[in-house]
Amino acid sequence: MNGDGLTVRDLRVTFDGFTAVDGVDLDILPGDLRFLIGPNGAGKTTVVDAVTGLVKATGSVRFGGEEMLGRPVHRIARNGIGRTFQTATVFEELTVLQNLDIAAGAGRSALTMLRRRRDVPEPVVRALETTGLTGLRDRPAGVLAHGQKQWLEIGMLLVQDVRLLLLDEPVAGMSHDEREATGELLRRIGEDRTVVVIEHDMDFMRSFARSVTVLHAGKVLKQGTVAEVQADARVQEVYLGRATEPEPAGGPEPAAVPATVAEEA
Ligand SMILES: Nc1ncnc2c1ncn2[C@@H]1O[C@H](COP(=O)(O)OP(=O)(O)OP(=O)(O)O)[C@@H](O)[C@H]1O
Repeated sequence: MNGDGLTVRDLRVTFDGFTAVDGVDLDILPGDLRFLIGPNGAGKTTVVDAVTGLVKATGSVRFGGEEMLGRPVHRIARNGIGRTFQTATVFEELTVLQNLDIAAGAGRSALTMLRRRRDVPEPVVRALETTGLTGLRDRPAGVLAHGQKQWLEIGMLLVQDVRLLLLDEPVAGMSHDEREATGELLRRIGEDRTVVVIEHDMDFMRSFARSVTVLHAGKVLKQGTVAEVQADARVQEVYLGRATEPEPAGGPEPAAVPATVAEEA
């Protein structure tokens, strides 16, 4: 296993007296591809917000042997933790290459980065190859397909040498082919980095997760392999309980977890 692991202990986040994250423990081994699943409002995004310093939290978040909690956002990022949001945040007017260059370009002048470059830095070349965007490097990011924008955003983390990637619903709104390509991309990235994926898409989770954490009402309900999580009675209950609730766009089939368990039983 490569990369750095993430160890979270007794993580708690409250918003005006409401406890959104209620004593979460996570052990994510180096090189893991961990899926964080759970019903709407379970606290998934808030856990990632706490790990990346966007919300105040108590407890402990250790990465690469160091405590992250209490550090400002930019220092956590400098320690090799990067994230994407549900909506891709690329510079639409700039080319793919310029987006990657800017992400990689701490210390270089804006003019240098915006100039069409003959010698593309090695990390940018690697990120273009890894994300499959080499052929699109001179296109404005704004014309990319939805999936390609997500891949560019992941590429922007790769050029920053992020060792822990936290991805918030990376395949939401993607076509079937884009989902498959994204799963393969996560596998490639996971060869030398640790990846955590928040996801509602249960088919995607089943295909690509190495391990799974199920959150419910701010707590860890179950942690284990896909098979272990699917076989857990409490997990089935939580998903059956939401079978009548509306799903977000691109979300899973209601009761997707128990349906599979039933097939296997
Ligand atoms: N800034 C905030 N202020 C107040 N409450 C918040 C804030 N952010 C999140 N919450 C609440 O905390 C709970 C957990 O939200 P969170 O977004 O982490 O859930 P989630 O599991 O990511 O849900 P989803 O799958 O819908 O994105 C929800 O009840 C939400 O309304």
